[in-house]
Amino acid sequence: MFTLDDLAEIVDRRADASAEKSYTRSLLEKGPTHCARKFGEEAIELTIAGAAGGEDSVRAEAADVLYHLLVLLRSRGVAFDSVVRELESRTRQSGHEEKAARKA
Ligand SMILES: N=c1c2ncn([C@@H]3O[C@H](COP(=O)(O)OP(=O)(O)OP(=O)(O)O)[C@@H](O)[C@H]3O)c2ncn1[C@@H]1O[C@H](COP(=O)(O)O)[C@@H](O)[C@H]1O
Repeated sequence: MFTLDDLAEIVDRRADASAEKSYTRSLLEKGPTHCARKFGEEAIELTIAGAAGGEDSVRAEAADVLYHLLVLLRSRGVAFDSVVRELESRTRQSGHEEKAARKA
């Protein structure tokens, strides 16, 4: 089964390709600010689809968001693995418990 780990590996590999051949490389060459802006645009498109779009558009926009998230992480040198580990550490308590602990 294809996973986000597989896509993160593709993004890592394409970082070394030429910008003419690779859209990923062309984004990375423009730097973190550009990658962050692209991620934000895709997030807004998903927000709109999520609120009022059909199932197909939610699926397509979610895929764009995940791809652009991986490119943004790569542009900032943040390993996708480390984000997964951060999520794993949060499985020890529920979101409600975490929020209550912050307020205490
Ligand atoms: N999953 C994706 C993926 N999802 C979305 N996109 C691109 O993200 C862009 C988002 O849509 P926009 O309408 O904002 O695009 P745009 O206006 O053409 O973008 P800009 O010119 O503004 O940058 C589109 O160009 C999509 O093709 C992706 N591009 C690449 N991948 C994966 O990355 C791999 C490597 O791609 P290359 O780096 O191009 O070889 C591919 O084989 C795919 O697996």
